[in-house]
Amino acid sequence: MVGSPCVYMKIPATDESISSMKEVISLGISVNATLIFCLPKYEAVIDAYLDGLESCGMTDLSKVSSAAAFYISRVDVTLDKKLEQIGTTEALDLKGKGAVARAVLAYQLYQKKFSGPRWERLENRGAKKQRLMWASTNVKNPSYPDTFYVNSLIGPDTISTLPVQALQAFMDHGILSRTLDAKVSEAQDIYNAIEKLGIDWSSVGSELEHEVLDSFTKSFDNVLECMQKKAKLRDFSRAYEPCFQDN
Ligand SMILES: O=C(CO)[C@@H](O)[C@H](O)[C@H](O)[C@H](O)COP(=O)(O)O
Repeated sequence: MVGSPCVYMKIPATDESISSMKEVISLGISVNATLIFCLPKYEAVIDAYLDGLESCGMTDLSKVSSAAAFYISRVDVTLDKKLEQIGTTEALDLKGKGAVARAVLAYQLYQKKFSGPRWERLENRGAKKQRLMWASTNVKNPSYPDTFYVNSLIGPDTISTLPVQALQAFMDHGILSRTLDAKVSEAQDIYNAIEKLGIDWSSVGSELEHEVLDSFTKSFDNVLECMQKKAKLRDFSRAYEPCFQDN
């Protein structure tokens, strides 16, 4: 199963597991690097992918893939609270701008890291770029347009994970246009302005990493518990029913 080209091993981008990403990639197993909330962590994820490919013994690297899940809306939820606490006009003007600005800069980093001699050597062995994947694209603040994050993050070779509401909103009134690299210097200004107000991007990242890791752990434990119950009852007639429903 793990050897199937369609299966990705999902590994959270915590400090402890970045080295596992490299190891798994070097074994030729595809990886979904998840829970990425800040740019330094994203760069470490890309490096783990490149290191893994470089130490992979396969002659054809095209069989290995990876996606890097960069979280969006949750970042604005956390940043907006901090900006409100600061409360100045400048801080309030930056509300709802940080998550997209940081994602725009992530795409610039992606383009930089997946070009140049190091990347070209891997590409000659068939390697595929690790695609940026937007996660958490559902708008969490009802005062923002419901297509806000999806509309703002459209660019080549990216993946957007669309929850049903975001998908329906986009199909109804989304705007399909390349936005992701349309305003890079504006994004850099927003990123710097937030930092200048004393908000540390890396601390915001670790705060969110712990919060979401905790919720993922709970969901995983629930699935395991449910599977154990099913196995105990030998209730395989209903084995197709999802484990996250209360059976
Ligand atoms: O885990 C990944 C990708 O690795 C996400 O795509 C994930 O499925 C969901 O998008 C997020 O967990 C949803 O995030 P949120 O709306 O709860 O903030």
